[in-house]
Amino acid sequence: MEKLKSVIPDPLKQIIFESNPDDLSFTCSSLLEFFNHLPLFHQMVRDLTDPEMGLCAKNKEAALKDKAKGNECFSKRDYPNALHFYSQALRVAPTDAEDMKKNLVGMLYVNRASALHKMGLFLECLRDSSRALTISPSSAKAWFRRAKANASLGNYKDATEDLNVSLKMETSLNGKRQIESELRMILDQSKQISGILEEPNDGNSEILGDEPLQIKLHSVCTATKGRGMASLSDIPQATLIHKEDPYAAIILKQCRDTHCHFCFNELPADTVPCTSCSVPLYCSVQCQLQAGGYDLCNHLRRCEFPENLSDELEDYVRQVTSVGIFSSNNEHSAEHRHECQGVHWPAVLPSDIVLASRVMMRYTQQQGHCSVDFNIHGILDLCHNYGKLSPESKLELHIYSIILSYCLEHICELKLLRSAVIASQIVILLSQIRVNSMAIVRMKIPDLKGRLDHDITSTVEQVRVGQAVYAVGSFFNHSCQPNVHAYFLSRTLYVRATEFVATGHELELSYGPQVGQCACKDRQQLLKDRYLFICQCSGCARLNPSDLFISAYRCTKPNCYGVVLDSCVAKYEKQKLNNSCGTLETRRTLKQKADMLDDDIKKVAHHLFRQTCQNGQCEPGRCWSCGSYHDIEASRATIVKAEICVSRLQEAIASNGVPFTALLDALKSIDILRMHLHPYNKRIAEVEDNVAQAFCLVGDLQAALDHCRASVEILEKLYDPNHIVIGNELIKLVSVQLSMGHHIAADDMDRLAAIFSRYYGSHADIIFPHLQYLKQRNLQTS
Ligand SMILES: C[S@@+](CC[C@H](N)C(=O)[O-])C[C@H]1O[C@@H](n2cnc3c(N)ncnc32)[C@H](O)[C@@H]1O
Repeated sequence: MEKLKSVIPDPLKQIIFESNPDDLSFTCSSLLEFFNHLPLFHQMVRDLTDPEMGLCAKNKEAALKDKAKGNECFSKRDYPNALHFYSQALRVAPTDAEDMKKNLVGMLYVNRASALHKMGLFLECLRDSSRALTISPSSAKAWFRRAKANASLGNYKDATEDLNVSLKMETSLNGKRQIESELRMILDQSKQISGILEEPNDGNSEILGDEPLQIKLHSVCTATKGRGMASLSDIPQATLIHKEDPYAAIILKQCRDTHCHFCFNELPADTVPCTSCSVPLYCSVQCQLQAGGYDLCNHLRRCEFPENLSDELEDYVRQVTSVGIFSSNNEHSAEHRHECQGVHWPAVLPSDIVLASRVMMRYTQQQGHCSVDFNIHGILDLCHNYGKLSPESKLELHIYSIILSYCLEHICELKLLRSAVIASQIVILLSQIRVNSMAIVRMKIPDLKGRLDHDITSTVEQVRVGQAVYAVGSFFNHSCQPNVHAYFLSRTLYVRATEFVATGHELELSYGPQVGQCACKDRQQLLKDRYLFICQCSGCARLNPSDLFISAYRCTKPNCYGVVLDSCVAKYEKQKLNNSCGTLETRRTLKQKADMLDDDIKKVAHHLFRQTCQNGQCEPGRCWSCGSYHDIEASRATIVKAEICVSRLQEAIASNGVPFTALLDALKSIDILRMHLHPYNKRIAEVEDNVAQAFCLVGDLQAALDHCRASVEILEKLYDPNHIVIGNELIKLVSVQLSMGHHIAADDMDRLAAIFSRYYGSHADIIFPHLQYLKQRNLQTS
């Protein structure tokens, strides 16, 4: 990309830098013309599209090498590495390759099943054995391995059936003896215990019992944010208001080896690779098929079905070898298939560019042909903000659009894809993706089970795993004080009202930053950089206490809760104060607002809301309440020194070993921060949180609890007390208390559950399974 950029002549760059949507056909045709005569460009396209150069194709030799390494590890009882090499071999093994006259993929599944069994991963072993059988239904070894897995899971009936089929398939006398002995053992065991068991899971069984959608939404035109979503009726808190599958989605590069490329859930040990190339990994055959896998099914139709079975065993074999295999969902089948030719471009180009190709391929698939006259505005009726892109971004989108049209041409076999019209439409599509695509996130939660006494104050984190375009979900505007919450199960978007919303009121979610999370100026900057707009939400337009506290210094006068702001923050907040006093809100409504706040905040807010805009006390460095002067520069210098000790503590926490001196220094730092910063400044909460985590690691749970509480008390001033951030903090607090053997009052547990159901409704237990676990632990301590 940089090389290409550097050879584009400056005058051409300049017209692209200054272009607006109406200029795109001219700018794209100029760049296309330039690239057409540029050998470097053609070389680059060749590298990206030539299967001979691609490293993503299947490769039998590489698979055999990995299989041999796997076998070697297995014979040395190094099962984790055997698992690794078998998985690697499966990723690159062509589905029709043979080794010793047997299907290589089938053999690899059996071998991996053996390693999984040795590692005690019985369900995974069962699934791999079943996969081997869909390919080679006559494999005695695969039936035997399946029997072992079923027996380990306590599923003796199936284990017996598996062994009966295995016995029929086995040709050697020794093998038959081994199966018979296993059969006797299992019959013995099954007499002693009868049980049930887990079925192989080749689907997303996680999403059960979905709630019905009863709310009708409609699109509205807003004064400052373009189109938005509103409701046609009153919406009670916690109501599910929208559910949608993506138009197109893609996994992020950093998650390629850790998360399923279709449903984005974490990968199990028995990953299922793509049948045609070596890039995607899936958590199940179901996901593989939905993303566009097909070869395995074709193969299955060709392969031999075992003969000489009783009617009963034949039914059983049919049942096992067809588990979920054929239920492909055509709606998604174009998603990966067009990229699946072992060529480089889908693996190398940035995710949002490949996502654009998925949007285009889905559209052409819907049209029933690979068309040159497609109208991208017709694909997605979304805003693009092209005119607001930075000059550099405009140039990048131009270059990528032309590269992508060349790459897609190899799939569509249509030279006309290289037209300036198509390139300009791709530029708009890429801008639409930048503005409208959503990050699919997963919660990363510390595993509390069995380790409540260790690292229980780790933060619940949201990890970005994918990027997707939702045709309707994109109409929700952003607010830094949202009234709806978006989350994902598999790749489905769910939107839920987090508060009562009256008929006709706009429904807004947060694109990222929220009041309480960072200062207004930082939220505005982030939204401008990432989504190209100046936020006009009520949280940014009006004064709110959280924005004053979050980065404020404390007043030098004892017992004064007034805020002291630096010049940067003061400029923003004064502007809001002016707006509020002048036009939008009268002082009377501000006063009413102050009356509704909690007692501590009132101390600041009452005084604040009595201020007039002309009041000189809102100057930087002056307390907004009493006007006392605070030397912010001197405070900053002291805080920088204190932060050095905090960084040391964080490093110690990351390495899981916290020296006592590091803890003592950090405690002194908290005192310094408290001396200089406003009592509700977010930095104090963050450091209290770090210290709580450190105390957990050294085993002083009482101190951990105290610091955890100190952190929560501050966050409760910055966020709504029922905000999900407070819920996440309460989880930590409750976990520490439970590990100390304390019983948690029912009210606290109820508060926790109420917050989670407000944001996740009936899905709360799926997203936070340990909520149930904490409740159970609490019952045990009572
Ligand atoms: C995902 S779209 C939302 C739908 C969009 N309003 C439309 O008309 O298609 C995001 C765009 O909506 C506008 N927008 C959303 N929230 C906004 C806000 N809080 N302030 C200003 N503009 C906003 C911006 O132009 C932003 O790039």
